Amino acid sequence: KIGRRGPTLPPGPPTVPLLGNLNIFPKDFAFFKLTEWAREYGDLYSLKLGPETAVVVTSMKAIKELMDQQSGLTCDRPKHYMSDVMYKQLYAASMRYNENWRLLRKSMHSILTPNGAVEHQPIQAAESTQLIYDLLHSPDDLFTHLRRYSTSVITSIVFGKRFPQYDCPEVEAIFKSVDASAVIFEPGAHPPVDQLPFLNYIPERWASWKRKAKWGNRLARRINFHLLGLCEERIQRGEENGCFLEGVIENQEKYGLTRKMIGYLGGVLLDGGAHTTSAFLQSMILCLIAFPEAQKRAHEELDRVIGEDRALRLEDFDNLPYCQALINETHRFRPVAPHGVPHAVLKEARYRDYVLPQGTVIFVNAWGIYHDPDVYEDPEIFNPGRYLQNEFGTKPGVDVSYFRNNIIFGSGRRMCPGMHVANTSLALNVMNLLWAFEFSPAVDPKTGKLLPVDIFNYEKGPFYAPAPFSCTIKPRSSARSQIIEAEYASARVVFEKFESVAKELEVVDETY
Ligand code: HEM
Repeated sequence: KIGRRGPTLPPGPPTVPLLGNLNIFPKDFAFFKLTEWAREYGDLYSLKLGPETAVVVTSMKAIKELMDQQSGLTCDRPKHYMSDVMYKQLYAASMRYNENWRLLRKSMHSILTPNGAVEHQPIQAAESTQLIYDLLHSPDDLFTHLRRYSTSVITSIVFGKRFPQYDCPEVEAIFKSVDASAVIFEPGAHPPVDQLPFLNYIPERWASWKRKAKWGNRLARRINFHLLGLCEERIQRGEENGCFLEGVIENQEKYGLTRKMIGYLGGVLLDGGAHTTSAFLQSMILCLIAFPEAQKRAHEELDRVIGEDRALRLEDFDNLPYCQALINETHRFRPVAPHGVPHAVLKEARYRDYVLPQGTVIFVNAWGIYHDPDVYEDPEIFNPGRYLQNEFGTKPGVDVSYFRNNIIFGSGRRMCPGMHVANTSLALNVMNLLWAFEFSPAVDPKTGKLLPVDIFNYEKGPFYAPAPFSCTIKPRSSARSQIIEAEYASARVVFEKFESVAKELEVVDETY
């Protein structure tokens, strides 16, 4: 019976004995195939992954009814052996729905709420200023600047420690840990130990994946507990800067967290926050180059509403509907998490005429929803203007009663806790980048011809991010360049509090 689809499950592709659909489940960019199947089997279909079952949700209606309204039943995560070893079962993003997860989630409250997120806006604004300052001075290093920005803004918010430069041992250690995490979560990078648990009986010397998970743990521990140590030392010196973990440490007893839990909490926020933000900004710039009309309209709006005599403030965002639409359209066109982060069914769930057994994995196929030609006019065209026609950017006549614009941040009890922090970062950067610069294709130095960007050249990995591309970045006027210089100089006051260093990376917290 293993691999066979039971009669109470939604339909899906034909299975083969034992493997079910494992043999046809794509290893890379799975959302393309999940979308193809959605067009054939509907907005709720099932896959058999060996003895396990997965369902794929590809409509706003099913998200609302199954993921949001039955969130108490669909809030678990699938088993993840590799992550459990790497993060000692304390990685909030892949943890099962248990007491430890609830404690961690509760402690994230100060980031989770819109009011809590406001506290972190000054450092976000200052870091965004550094991003445009860096681009002004070395426009060829776009990807380095975006990565520095997105890492530094999250380490500042979470650990109270910023990184003015990309080349330093700590940023290197962060990326080593993040790269290890990408390997751990990459589908197909190791044998399917969760689907075929007997593989775990293989001794470590023959099981390279077990060694890999432990290697990942060493890297994650090294950087996360180092950054936590810096934060603790700052508190001891009485030099608090209001970062997120200071609040958690001060309320450690109230939250019921151990030091080990706090270290991994910092780590999950860093992983969850840094790469998603940079992936989004990379995609947005790629789209602005590939679809110059969108860039032109954003420039027109910024010229009309802001002009070139002053810098932007977060409050300006409310008066910039096209910039808002640009963010929505980037989420739609190139979602950072195209099939979400898989959920799992906690206790048997019933939906429509189906029974989803406990442990069923759920993929929310954001790509399939956002690229559905029945819902969006020309879904393969990047057109922010669609969001000016109606709130959800849909074709006329589509029933939008089930829609919400933040499905890109997930659903139900697992909804992204960094959503408000992320929204601030995206708003600040969309405004700043477009106000300051014009983005266009790179020029071939030999032929002098423009080199078009490839909107499908994306990296494999847990988040959907473009492979590095070349482009030309020019400041839009000397008046703007002068304002950037002046803003950067005044941002120093904000930066200083996040730059104190007490110990070097080599003195990693040995007591852990
Ligand atoms: C563009 C930016 C971002 C996007 C698109 C994004 C997207 C997501 C998605 C889709 C999930 C899974 C939700 C679910 O399972 O239903 C998630 C979870 C998570 N995100 Fe984000 N995120 C972003 C920024 C951030 C930031 C800035 C932080 C931290 C400050 C963060 C921290 C987390 C954490 C800790 C989880 C795990 C939640 C849990 O399982 O309980 N994310 N995010």
